[in-house]
Amino acid sequence: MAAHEAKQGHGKLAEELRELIDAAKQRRAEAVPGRGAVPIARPKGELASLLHVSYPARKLADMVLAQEVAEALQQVLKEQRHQGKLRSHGLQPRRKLLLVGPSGTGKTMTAAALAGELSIPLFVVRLDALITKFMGETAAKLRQVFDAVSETRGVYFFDEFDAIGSQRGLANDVGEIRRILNSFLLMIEQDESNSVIVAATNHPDILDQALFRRFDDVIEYHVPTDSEAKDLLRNRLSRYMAKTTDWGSLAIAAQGLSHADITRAMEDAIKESVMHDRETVSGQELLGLLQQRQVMRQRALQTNKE
Ligand SMILES: Nc1ncnc2c1ncn2[C@@H]1O[C@H](COP(=O)(O)OP(=O)(O)OP(=O)(O)O)[C@@H](O)[C@H]1O
Repeated sequence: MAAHEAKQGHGKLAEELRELIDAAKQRRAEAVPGRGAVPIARPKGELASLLHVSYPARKLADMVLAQEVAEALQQVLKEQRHQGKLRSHGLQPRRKLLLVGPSGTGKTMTAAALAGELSIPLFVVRLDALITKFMGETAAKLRQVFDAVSETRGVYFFDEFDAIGSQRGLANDVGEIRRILNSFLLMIEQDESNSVIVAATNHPDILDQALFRRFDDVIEYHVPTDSEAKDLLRNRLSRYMAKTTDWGSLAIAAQGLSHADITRAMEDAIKESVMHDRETVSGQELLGLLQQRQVMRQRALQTNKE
């Protein structure tokens, strides 16, 4: 009805109808006991090996994000929440995102938080199952994934996207990976579903240039600044540490570490306290754990260079 009214030029009525439908759907979803607004969807058959589904409760507020990143993600959520209105005016909400940046800076967590905020399932695409030695098979599997994208609304997350999107070939077979990339380009271009597609990579430099314009937004992640590291430390540890804690010095000790590295150091510090029946975390101990992470990071950098 809404589409019919929109075609007749009754934009306002179409918009109101869509909003009524969206509100009714929302109420029905919220009536599901237990998990709240998330409808249950489980991939079946071969799709089950290609997609891993979960129903994250995460929110963007759980994350420490650079301001530009937070603003870009809020904009995606805003457009998703008003998608009925936007579509009734012939506008597409933002829904194809490419996240780039170093490991452990929150790309996967973002996909989960978007799903949590929108109360829709998160489908992680298993690239290892998707990419096989046989090109025909890979294209058919990719087709299945994109069919699911249009059939079941969700956040579809392609991690380590450079495996598909790279100009260079997997197993040195440039021709084959090129064909997989071409199928992906075609499918993402044709996709007009209401799912959110999120691709992430640590290696944007090797992505094919043709890919960038297929996404509505390319969002860049970085290791935390001192002030972001301070927020990350405070968010998790303020209830375990003394009021006089010098968060600034701890943040300096964390310079260059990713959010994931800092989180692991904090978790280790909390574990130590729990195992020794202590209710607080010692600043000195945390400092030591952050330094250990720095050593591990240097080693990893060294190995990557060799
Ligand atoms: N921005 C962030 N704010 C708060 N915690 C974070 C953030 N980024 C990462 N973390 C912590 O680090 C963990 C790992 O991060 P995540 O898997 O999202 O990184 P990633 O960028 O996807 O890494 P990779 O590129 O290696 O897949 C998260 O589960 C969370 O505990």
